[in-house]
Amino acid sequence: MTKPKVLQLGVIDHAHESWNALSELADLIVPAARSRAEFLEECRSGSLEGVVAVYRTFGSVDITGLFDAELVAALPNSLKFICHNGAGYDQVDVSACTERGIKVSNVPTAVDDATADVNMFLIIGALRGFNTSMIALREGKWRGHPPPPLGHDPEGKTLGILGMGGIGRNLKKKAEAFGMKVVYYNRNKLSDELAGGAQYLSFEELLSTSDVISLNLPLNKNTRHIISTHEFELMKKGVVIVNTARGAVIDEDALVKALDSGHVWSCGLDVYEDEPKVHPGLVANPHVMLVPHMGTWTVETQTAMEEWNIGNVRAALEKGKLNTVVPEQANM
Ligand SMILES: O=CC(=O)O
Repeated sequence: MTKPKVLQLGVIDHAHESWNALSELADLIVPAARSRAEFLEECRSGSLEGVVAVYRTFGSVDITGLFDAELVAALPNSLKFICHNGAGYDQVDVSACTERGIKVSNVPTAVDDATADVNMFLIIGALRGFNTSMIALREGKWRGHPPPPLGHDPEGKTLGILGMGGIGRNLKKKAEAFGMKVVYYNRNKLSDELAGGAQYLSFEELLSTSDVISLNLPLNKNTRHIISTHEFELMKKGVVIVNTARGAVIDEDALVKALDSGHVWSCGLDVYEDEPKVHPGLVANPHVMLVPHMGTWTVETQTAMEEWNIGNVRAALEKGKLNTVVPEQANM
């Protein structure tokens, strides 16, 4: 009997044993293509027929481009599962997949600690204004001339979390250890148990009462530029903005203007609208904390994510279903 095929898009760095063990169930193949045009051609040529599941990484977009409607339409007829190694799956057009009967999974939970850690690092760094003097020190100017303004303590500040999923809830616990009061806004109010005492506010109430606002929501058509000029106007003067979700949930031009006017005191960003490009207004601003998308950049978390994603491929092969199908397809 011919084995099904699994197509690997992107690199597996850690979970080699688990990956290789899949070869008992399927032929593990990689594409010949080195560009999107070549990948589309390879799909259309029929040479990938027999592939039932794709294992893909965030970085594989450099070869295939986005899994948008054009690419999804070209995928082999045999394909039933796309397993994305990441929490955020905005690179994949889930509606186009649903229309073709392709199920999509992501990797929640395994990312929570490491991402919330970076989130906390950015909150502290932006509140304390560490970046200016870290640059000055390396230029031989100690704290800088003049020294930077005094920073602010997290203790007693209100942290507004937009998006109270796994990362948001993990951040809540960490922020509370720093003495912050946590409020949140989410599409749906959480059960008391999940909210853990965090107060649920409307979107506008959260914007107008928080000292620090953290974006922890997925990027989709409803959340693109959810924070723009109007939303900055609703915020307190001196607010700090932190984003470890996806760059495009904030209108970066509007953020730069709000920083330049002083309405936003500082920000801490791990993600950008047009990665790896960073808005020149952010690069030029020595007060802001900028990290190049390293939320999950640890050995432990990368390993756990790979294992989780391989678990989804295995479930697809063995049971014909995914362990962590994306919420949009929960009833598919
Ligand atoms: O950005 C990281 C992820 O989506 O897991």
